[in-house]
Amino acid sequence: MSVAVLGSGAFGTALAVSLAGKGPVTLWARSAEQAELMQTGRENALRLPGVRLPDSLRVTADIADVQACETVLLAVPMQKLRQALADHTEALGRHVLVACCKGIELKTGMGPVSIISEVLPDARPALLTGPSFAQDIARGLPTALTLACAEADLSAALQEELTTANLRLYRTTDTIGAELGGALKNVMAIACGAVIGAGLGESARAALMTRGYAEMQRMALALGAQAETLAGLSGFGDLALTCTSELSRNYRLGLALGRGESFDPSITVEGVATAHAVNAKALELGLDMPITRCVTGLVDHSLTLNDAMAQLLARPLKEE
Ligand SMILES: NC(=O)C1=CN([C@@H]2O[C@H](COP(=O)(O)OP(=O)(O)OC[C@H]3O[C@@H](n4cnc5c(N)ncnc54)[C@H](OP(=O)(O)O)[C@@H]3O)[C@@H](O)[C@H]2O)C=CC1
Ligand SMILES: O=C(CO)COP(=O)(O)O
Repeated sequence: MSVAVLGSGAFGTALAVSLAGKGPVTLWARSAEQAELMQTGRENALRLPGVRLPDSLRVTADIADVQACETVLLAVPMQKLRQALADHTEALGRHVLVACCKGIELKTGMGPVSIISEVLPDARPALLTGPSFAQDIARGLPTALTLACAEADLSAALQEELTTANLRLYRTTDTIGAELGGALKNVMAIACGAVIGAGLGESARAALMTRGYAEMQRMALALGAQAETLAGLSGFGDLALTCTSELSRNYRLGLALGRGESFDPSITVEGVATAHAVNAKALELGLDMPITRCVTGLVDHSLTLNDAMAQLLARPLKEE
């Protein structure tokens, strides 16, 4: 099968670099000028500087080059996915589409797999998610990810196709669990960054990660996910990475909030919109998600960190 990556940000470029070790890969950028710069300069200086693009990786801005491939990885931010699909219904309509974004759509509460199914009903959707920084993948460092696809046969085929020398893929048919793990860990990473930024300590972070995981499970199980998926790479694995590393943009936003510093709004931080989307869904379902609720207050500056901690600590005592 032939592979294209739509979206030439940090993650799309890193995945394309890794896949190019196995054979030809097409990387699509929406800007013709950026595509030309990358194709001739053999570097994505804007989003992933310092990584040489292998010769087997071809950068293009021509969507026909994507259409010519059977499998397309969608590496755009979550809130941009619907538009990216709608812009290319003709080119992508019947393809195997592997979403690589982590989040929940703000205006609908939907995850990437459901959005693909809604916008392009004849496409075959899947999701690639799990603990992985673009910089690590692009440098060839060992990484393990979850490939989620409701079609068991396609899931196994994609697992083979997208496994590379440094990317080891596990598969599942539980797309809901994989979507929610990847989305919610970003919300928890903002919370953890905030407590560390404010100097509230490692113990507070461990408490947030653990109770945050309980929230992730609460919502995922209510929506039909399997507990094992949350315990795997796409849930626990990504929570552990993102809540503890300054390579994470969600964690860094939290750090800035905790320190009272500003944060560059042009940086992709999926947890902000997702916190609001998940909070709305929790209200709709009657689920108790206090950390998520506090994060929505922190990111829209309607709640101070001190007030958030006071609210969390003052909650009624209960069984774990
Ligand atoms: N970076 C990482 O380490 C990881 C990221 N991810 C996930 O990958 C997704 C993308 O993140 P990342 O690559 O880091 O983000 P970046 O901010 O690095 O890049 C986003 C890319 O999306 C492109 N884009 C935005 N809107 C559209 C659109 N409508 N059509 C086509 N392309 C579009 C941008 O193009 P332009 O330059 O023209 O604006 C840009 O190339 C996120 O959901 C993230 O959670 C997952 C794991 C690791
Ligand atoms: O998803 C990621 C790691 O698995 C990347 O995290 P950030 O989007 O917070 O940078």
